[in-house]
Amino acid sequence: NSRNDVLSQLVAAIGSGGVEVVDLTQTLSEATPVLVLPPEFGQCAPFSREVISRYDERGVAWYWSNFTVCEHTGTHFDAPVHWVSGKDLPANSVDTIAPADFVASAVVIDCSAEAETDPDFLLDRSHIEAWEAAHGPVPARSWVLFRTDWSKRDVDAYTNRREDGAHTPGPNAEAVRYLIEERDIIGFGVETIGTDAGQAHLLTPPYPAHTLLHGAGRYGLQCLENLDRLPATGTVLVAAPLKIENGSGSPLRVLALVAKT
Ligand SMILES: O=C(O)C(=O)c1ccccc1S
Ligand SMILES: [Mn+2]
Repeated sequence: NSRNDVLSQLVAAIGSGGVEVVDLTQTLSEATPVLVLPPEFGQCAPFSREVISRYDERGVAWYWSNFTVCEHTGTHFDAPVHWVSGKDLPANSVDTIAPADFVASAVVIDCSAEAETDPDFLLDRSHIEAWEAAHGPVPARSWVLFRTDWSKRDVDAYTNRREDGAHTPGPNAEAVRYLIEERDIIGFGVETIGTDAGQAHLLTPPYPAHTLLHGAGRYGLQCLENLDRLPATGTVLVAAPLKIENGSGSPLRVLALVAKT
């Protein structure tokens, strides 16, 4: 019998093109740029791999590799335990987060014009309120995806590192507090390396996105791309990290389901 339940309708719509599946994930390779912290701190490992065999004497009919990667390399998920502010919260690691949180609605706030003229642009509460005047309130338990078109840049302009660190956009504390306290978002997603701005160590509190989001049990997504292919509202985001025991995050595939009206 042809089931007509909501999931059957979803699968049928994906098959017919009525729902587009947009890949928001950077290809993960040895070339993937990673966060660089000041030299006194431990560093994020880039992706690296060693081919075990490729249909050869090491394995005649199979191709596989060992790879090494940081939990925070490339397009990845930040769990609350990643930051000291979230270290004692329940269900705060990638293996303990409620699975329902891995499928949620998402909105896109486009600040690509502002970021184009100022690499240190900070999203403020006023920008969110202007967006809400046009699109309605940010829905509770949704992801807020911060579009800057940073993913369209070549690698040097993407990392935009200078001697005093990276110069990349992000949210200020007031914006993050508003999204958590007034709109109860599930998380904040960005195209840049880091949900925080490159100069966020100078903000109050330092690294406000990490500090406040994870301190409130919310999540981060970083190094996204293709946000320009999403509508301002109505996207369903599928973002399920690897189930690493007590993991702070993980590289993952991020998919956006978009209804084609
Ligand atoms: O979560 C991350 O990947 C990230 O951006 C980060 C990680 C560790 C320290 C500072 C930052 S800013
Ligand atoms: Mn991270």
